Amino acid sequence: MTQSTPSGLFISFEGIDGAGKSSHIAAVADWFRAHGRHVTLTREPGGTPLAEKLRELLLHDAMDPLSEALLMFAARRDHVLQVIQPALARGDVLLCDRFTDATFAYQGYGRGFDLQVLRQLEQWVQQQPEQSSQAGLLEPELCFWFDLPPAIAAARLAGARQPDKFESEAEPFFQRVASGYAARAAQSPQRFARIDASQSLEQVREQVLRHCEQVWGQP
Ligand SMILES: Nc1ncnc2c1ncn2[C@@H]1O[C@H](COP(=O)(O)OP(=O)(O)O)[C@@H](O)[C@H]1O
Ligand SMILES: Cc1cn([C@H]2C[C@H](O)[C@@H](COP(=O)(O)OP(=O)(O)O)O2)c(=O)[nH]c1=O
Repeated sequence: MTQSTPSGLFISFEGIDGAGKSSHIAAVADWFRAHGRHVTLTREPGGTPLAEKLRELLLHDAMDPLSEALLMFAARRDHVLQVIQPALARGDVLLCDRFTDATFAYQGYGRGFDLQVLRQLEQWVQQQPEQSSQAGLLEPELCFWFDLPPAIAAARLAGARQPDKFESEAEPFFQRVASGYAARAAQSPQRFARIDASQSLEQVREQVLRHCEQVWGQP
């Protein structure tokens, strides 16, 4: 069950590396601020001092798939408790650069790690007490999914920045990650807004802001 506080709004941004999501989060933040909302901007892995330390390990150190999945969820647990739940309780719009859909796409589909184990970890980390007003699984109400063929993403990233551990993976890995996002979107179509990220920066921004207007623009 998707759950948020009555007024807090949890939105995530996803896609393969180089799809362009980071280029548009600030525009969404500005849109919500212009509509009178307080915005918390954060990211995964990361978002707290502890989770940022784990991010450094995750993005640069080789490790087996189980260690990678456990560290992702350890970072997420701290982030949920220290940042996400408090922001939603305040009624903020919480914009998160990646969340658990990335774990299913990268560790599950990309690495081939057991999806059932990921679902179990997701329950442990994101389940909210039944007796609380936010009972159910904490997850984004909406995920902006920047969908782009891996070959185009690789061309955009070439020379743009020093690749980390994930960005150094070859194209077949990103094909699997992309298929993971497509599968997640097919399973929960109401939670995903697919953005055609192959268009120009300006056209992609228009798609994203049009979606904001359609969903949250009405008084
Ligand atoms: N629509 C686009 N067209 C062309 N280049 C883009 C577009 N969107 C982003 N880029 C460029 O591609 C690179 C990756 O974008 P970025 O937003 O960092 O992706 P992500 O956060 O999804 O990894 C950057 O150099 C960015 O300027
Ligand atoms: C949140 C998350 C990220 N990742 C990976 C995807 C990205 O390659 C990397 C960091 O994400 P991101 O912050 O999007 O990288 P950048 O800012 O360099 O574009 O972590 C996972 O593999 N699993 C996860 O659960």
